[in-house]
Amino acid sequence: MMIEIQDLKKSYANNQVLKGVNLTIEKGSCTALVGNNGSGKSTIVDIITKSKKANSGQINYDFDEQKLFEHIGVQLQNADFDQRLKVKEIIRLWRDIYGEPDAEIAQFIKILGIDEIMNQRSTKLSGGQKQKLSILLSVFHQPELLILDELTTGLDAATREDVREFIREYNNKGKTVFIVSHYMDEVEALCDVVHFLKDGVIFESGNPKALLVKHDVKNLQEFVRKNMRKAVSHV
Ligand SMILES: Nc1ncnc2c1ncn2[C@@H]1O[C@H](COP(=O)(O)OP(=O)(O)OP(=O)(O)O)[C@@H](O)[C@H]1O
Repeated sequence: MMIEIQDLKKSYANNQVLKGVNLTIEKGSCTALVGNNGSGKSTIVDIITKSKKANSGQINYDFDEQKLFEHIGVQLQNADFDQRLKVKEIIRLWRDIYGEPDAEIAQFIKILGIDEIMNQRSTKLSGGQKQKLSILLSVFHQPELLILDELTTGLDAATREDVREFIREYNNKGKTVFIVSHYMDEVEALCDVVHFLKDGVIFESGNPKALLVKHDVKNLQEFVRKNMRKAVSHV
């Protein structure tokens, strides 16, 4: 087990977002977290990476927590970079910290088209370009656990496929991947476990294919449509 989350609770003022979340990320797995907007997915990521504190509950890590960022890489939704730096300077910083990237990462820089934006300031990047840079930086040091919050949101269709392929290969090398995603085709294509967050708890978990059989649905999108839409009362 890479990470085990037990009975996690978190409130913002009087808004209780997490009401007792239990979730495990198995070593070597690709695990997905799915939930509606505002359900608390990024909050869970922030608590795992210790940028937010839970009100109660426990997280067990299968590595030395004091060296968290040696073991994990995180791509955050809406990451901001230092305004003064050009892309090549940000990458140079990462090289200084982590050393020369290996051939696969060098290849990934090309796949993402980052070699074409090296001279741009990070503030001048488009949303998709920022997203690509943030994915690259999260994986640069080849962490055991890669956490990706909305991996392919904002990417063009061709790049989305390339990024998914890279993540699949990364996972196939035995690395653990945890993704937050709104794309059920992505979850089905990449992940062996999916957790569904609703009303502050994980209300269903399992292997995507097994869940289709269990719930008698064609695909996860149908499962989401049937189980995760808010009831709207028509007056
Ligand atoms: N710093 C904060 N202060 C107050 N409320 C917050 C804060 N951060 C998040 N929230 C609230 O907590 C809830 C969960 O937010 P979170 O960002 O974790 O959701 P999410 O599932 O990642 O959403 P999305 O799919 O839209 O990215 C939302 O109602 C949000 O408004």
